[in-house]
Amino acid sequence: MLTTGSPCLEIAGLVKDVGPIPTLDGRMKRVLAGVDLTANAGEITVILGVNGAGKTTTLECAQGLSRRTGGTVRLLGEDPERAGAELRARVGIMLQEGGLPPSARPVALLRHVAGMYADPAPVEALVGRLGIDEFAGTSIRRLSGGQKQRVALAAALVGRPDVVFLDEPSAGLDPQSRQLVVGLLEELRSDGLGIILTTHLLDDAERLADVVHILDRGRVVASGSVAELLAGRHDAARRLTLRTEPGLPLAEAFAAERRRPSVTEGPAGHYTVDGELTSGDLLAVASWLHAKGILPHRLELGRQNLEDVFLTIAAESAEEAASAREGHAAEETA
Ligand SMILES: Nc1ncnc2c1ncn2[C@@H]1O[C@H](COP(=O)(O)OP(=O)(O)OP(=O)(O)O)[C@@H](O)[C@H]1O
Repeated sequence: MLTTGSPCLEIAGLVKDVGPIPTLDGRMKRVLAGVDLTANAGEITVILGVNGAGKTTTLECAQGLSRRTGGTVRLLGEDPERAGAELRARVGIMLQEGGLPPSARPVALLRHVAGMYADPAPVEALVGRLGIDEFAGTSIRRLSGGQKQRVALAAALVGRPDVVFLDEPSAGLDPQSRQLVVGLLEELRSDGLGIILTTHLLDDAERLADVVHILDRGRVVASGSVAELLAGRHDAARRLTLRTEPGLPLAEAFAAERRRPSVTEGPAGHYTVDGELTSGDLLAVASWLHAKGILPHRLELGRQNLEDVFLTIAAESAEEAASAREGHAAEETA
C-alpha cells in the first residue's frame, strides 16, 4: 500500500486519436487532446465531464486497456501499456458495461476472481457489505442494472488493490445502494486506497471527492478540491431558487435595485437568480410573490454547488470552442 497523499496515477499530455472515421473522410478523430491529471493514494479523485468529454477513454488509457497516441501515463510508477501481472494485481477496474460473464452466479464468480490473487479480501464480507447475498444464486444475466453494478464493484475490490478505477459506480443504483457504495468508498479511502472514479451524479461527487478534474472536449478545463472550485470561481456568488407557477416576470422583483441579478426560467416554473445575492434579494422576491398572492412550492437562497460550477464551466468551454471554430472559419474564408 502506498503512503497516503503520494501519487498513484500521473498523466501528462495524454493524447488519443481514434479512427479512421468515415464521416471525417477517413481521418482520425482526436478524443483526448493533452490530458494532465494526478491522483493520490488515500484520496478519491473524481473525473467529471459531459457525455463524450473523454472520461472513459482517459480511464482506459490510464489502465493500459487502450493504447495512447501520445503523452505519458504512470500507474503506480509504471507505464500501464507495458505492465506485467504484478502491476495488474495491484489495480482494480470496474468498467461502465460491467464486463461480467452473463451465465456466472455472483458469489461463485467473486470466489473465482478472489482465487486469482495471493491475498484477496474475504468474499463473504464484501458480499454482505454490498447486499449481494440477496441475489447470490441468480445468474448475472438476470440481475438488474444496479445489482450488476454492485457485483462489478465487488469484483474490482476483491483483489485488495492499491488503486481502483470506477466508471460511474453509483449509476443506476437505488438511494439505499448508493449510500452503501458511498460509505464503502469512504472507508476504502481511509484505508489508503487510491480511488479514481467518473460520475454524472454531482452530489455524490461533492460528498466524496478530494480532488475533482473537469474534462471537456478531451482536455482538463478545471481541477481542484470542491472548495477550491467553488471559491475560485464564485467568491460571493449565490443562487436563489424558486419553484412556482410558470411564466412569471420574476425580474420585476428586482426592478427597484440598481444592480440587476440574472433571472432565468427553465424548465417551466423553475426559476434561478444568480449574482452576489443577499437576504435583501430573498426578501424582494418574497414580497413580490406576496403582493401577487402567490405561495411558492419552494424558495431558497444558497451558495452555488458543484453542479452549478460544473454547468458554468461546461458552458464556458462550449462557448470558447464555438468562438475558436468561428475564428478558424473566418481565417479559412479570408
Ligand atoms: N473507437 C472510437 N471511434 C470513434 N469515436 C470514439 C471511439 N472511442 C471514443 N470515441 C469518441 O470519443 C469521445 C469520448 O468518448 P468517452 O467514452 O471517453 O466519453 P465519456 O466522457 O466517457 O462519455 P460518457 O459520459 O457518455 O460515458 C466521444 O465523442 C466518443 O464518441
